[in-house]
Amino acid sequence: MATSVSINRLFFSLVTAYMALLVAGLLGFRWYVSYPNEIAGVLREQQQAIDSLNAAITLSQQQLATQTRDYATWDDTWFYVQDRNNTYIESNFVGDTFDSLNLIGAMIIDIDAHNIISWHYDRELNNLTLDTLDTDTEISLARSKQMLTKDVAVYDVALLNKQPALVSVSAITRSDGTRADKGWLFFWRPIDQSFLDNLSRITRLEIHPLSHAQRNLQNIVNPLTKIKESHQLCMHDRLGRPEVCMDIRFPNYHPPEFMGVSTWIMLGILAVVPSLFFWLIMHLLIAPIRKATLFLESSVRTRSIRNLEVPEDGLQIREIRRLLTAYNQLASTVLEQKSALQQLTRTDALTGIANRRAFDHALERAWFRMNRYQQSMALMLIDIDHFKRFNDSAGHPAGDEVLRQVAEVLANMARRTDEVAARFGGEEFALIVYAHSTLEVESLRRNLHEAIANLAIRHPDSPTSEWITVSAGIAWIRNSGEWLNKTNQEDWLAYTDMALYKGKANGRNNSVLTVFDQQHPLEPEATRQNVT
Ligand SMILES: Nc1nc2c(ncn2[C@@H]2O[C@H](COP(=O)(O)OP(=O)(O)OP(=O)(O)O)[C@@H](O)[C@H]2O)c(=O)[nH]1
Repeated sequence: MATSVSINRLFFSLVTAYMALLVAGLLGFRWYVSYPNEIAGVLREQQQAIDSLNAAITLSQQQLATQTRDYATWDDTWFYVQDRNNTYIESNFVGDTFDSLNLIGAMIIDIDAHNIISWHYDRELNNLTLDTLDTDTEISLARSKQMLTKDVAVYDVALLNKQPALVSVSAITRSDGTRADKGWLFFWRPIDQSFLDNLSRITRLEIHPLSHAQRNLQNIVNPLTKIKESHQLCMHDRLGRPEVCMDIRFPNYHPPEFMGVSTWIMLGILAVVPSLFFWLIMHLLIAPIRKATLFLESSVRTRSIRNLEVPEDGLQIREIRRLLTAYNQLASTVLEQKSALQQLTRTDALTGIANRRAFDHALERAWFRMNRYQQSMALMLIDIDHFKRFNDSAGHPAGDEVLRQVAEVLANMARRTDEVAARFGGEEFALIVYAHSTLEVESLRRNLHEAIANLAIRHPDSPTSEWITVSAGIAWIRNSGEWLNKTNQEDWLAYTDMALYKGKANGRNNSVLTVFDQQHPLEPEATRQNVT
């Protein structure tokens, strides 16, 4: 069995399903593709920053190592260790040297690791002192001995006088490498605020030193596995102990939001666009169809054919407009056909005037109108005299022509829209006309006979006249009113017929007028008696 669904409901369901799919698709895409991509992008940026930070630290260490190696392979240094000539020390290891190399400490040891000379430089006070290495430094020194090698400068992170520093050590040898190692040269570069500021400038990261107490934070995991607002990075010594730790922050850190503004905007668009689409379809398609359907249903109920309203302005669906217009054209055609059919069913085919059926309706309407507006009206029945004889003598076609001409005469007498001339049957006609006065009704009667006479149709076999004549019965109701309440149009017709009968009886070619008014009312009883 076929099931029907309203277009409204169908469309609503489709739009809802579409929206649900789109929202699910958007959230799925966000969850599986775009959001992980955004996270990966931020992670990549953070990783690059951390990489450049590590590179900058390594660069500082390599730079210090290079400087250490430059001094350690300087012949003057080699000769100093061999001869212990202090002139070299006094002229080269001065405050300016420490300033330009950005050092806070230096040390020379012999090949047996005995301290030959060491310096400590206080840069703020511009104070260079000899033999000031403290216990920590000695410890770090001892540790650093483990990394002594013959051919490269190596570096480490160590505390010098409790201050964190990069330390680099290189073997003291001749510049051409021809002579054996004489000892080892150590340089310390401070890891201080200016060092961190320099790293910040290079990497554009915010870097803050961490105290020992803060070093319980999780150290940076490299490569990064998840984005964080800040990381902790420690510089370790050769034994793997964190000597210097710093807190690293990413300026303008904005972690991607799963449901950010753009996602909400997308969702909003996804919700608004189909709603707008739904509204447009409702407004342009469904509403006109529904309106037309209601109109047609009401037409079916009232059994009337009317034109649908086709809007002139505004945006419309062309197909709907064509449908409405086509329906209206069809309705017009049906109405025309209906009117033609009505015309046919009400018209006498021979004479073209109203037929008996139309007359009956007209009489009913005239009775009603007359009573409602208290008018005066005359009902006439007209019969052609000796028409049988005419037919028999002149022929049936000639008889038809007579009927047509008499009908035309009567039609000319019924000029007003609510006056009617009709063929009552055979050679008998009826006329319903207004007549407001005796004069007027008399004039009607006279005009009828004159007009028929004016036709001047010869009757070849009439015993009463050589011309076609008519007899008529007239029932004139003067000033209708309540006095008519007990009667109806049938009584009116019966009295008219009676008058016609009298007219015939009077020898034909004459008409009998009966006047009804308040003083001489229609009597239903009398009508029946007289008619029978
Ligand atoms: N030609 C023609 N004759 C018709 C038509 N309808 C009826 N008639 C004729 O009209 C005649 C009516 O005759 P009757 O009813 O006897 O009346 P009459 O001859 O007119 O005599 P009175 O009315 O008494 O004067 C009949 O001969 C019908 O055949 C029609 O459509 N065409």
